[in-house]
Amino acid sequence: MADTDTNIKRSDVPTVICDDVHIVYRVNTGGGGKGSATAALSRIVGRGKAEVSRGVRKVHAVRGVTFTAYRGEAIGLIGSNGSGKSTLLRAVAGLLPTESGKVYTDGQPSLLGVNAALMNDLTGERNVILGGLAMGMSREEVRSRYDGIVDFSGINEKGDFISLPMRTYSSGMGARLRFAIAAAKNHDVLLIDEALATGDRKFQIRSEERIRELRKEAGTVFLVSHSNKSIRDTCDRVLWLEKGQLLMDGPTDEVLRAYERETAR
Ligand SMILES: Nc1ncnc2c1ncn2[C@@H]1O[C@H](COP(=O)(O)OP(=O)(O)OP(=O)(O)O)[C@@H](O)[C@H]1O
Repeated sequence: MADTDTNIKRSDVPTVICDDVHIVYRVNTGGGGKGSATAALSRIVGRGKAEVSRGVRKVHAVRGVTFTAYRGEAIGLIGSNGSGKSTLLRAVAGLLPTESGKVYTDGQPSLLGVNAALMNDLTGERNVILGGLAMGMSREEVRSRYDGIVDFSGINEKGDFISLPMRTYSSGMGARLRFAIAAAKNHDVLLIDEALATGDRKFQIRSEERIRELRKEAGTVFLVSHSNKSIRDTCDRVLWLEKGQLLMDGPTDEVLRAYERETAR
């Protein structure tokens, strides 16, 4: 369906620039002082001495990634488990500092992850209102978009679930509501992490349609997904990460073909 996207023109206005971005996690391994069991073990096996003696392990998750995203683009992020996709997305959202290199963004990117913070003890209804306010909508905007959000989420298709606490929702229902709230607003840069994977096929089609609309409204959308189909249906450009490095950056078909050749081995 990439063809349907050709009428969405990408502009020449950059929205996200990553310039040689490195991201390193520091994990406290619990060991600490020289006398700790971890440090002793490390001395015995002779590995990671400098790191573990301080009780800290470094994980270099993103290694020198450089790209520019433009307004009107939908960009898929692909790669095997642990290749750095979510980490890169969180850095673009401003939630993780870079070790070196820079992330420049135009406007405030919004990260829509499957773990986006809605409150489980509150009803779906309250979460729509609070989520809308948290995204910067006015009370009036939330009120006028409320029905649209609930309809889009499909939460009430099988009964009055929106008035029940979110903890009673299935994981797919929760993900649908999160997507519906986030998609109610036009974002300069919308970052989606696997959110589509948990909805059923009908909801996926609806959300893919909304992603295309968001692009027309001049935003930039990033989508992390293990579903090559979702990426094909929504993105016109793909970044392929492996071991934290950008292996390929190009048109969806070209990159997915190379990726599928590699993963079929
Ligand atoms: N909070 C964290 N602390 C330490 N290391 C982390 C943390 N989050 C991720 N990592 C490590 O960073 C690397 C990249 O992880 P990331 O979650 O970005 O990969 P991913 O490509 O999104 O994987 P997946 O497809 O499995 O979701 C992995 O080696 C992972 O173990």
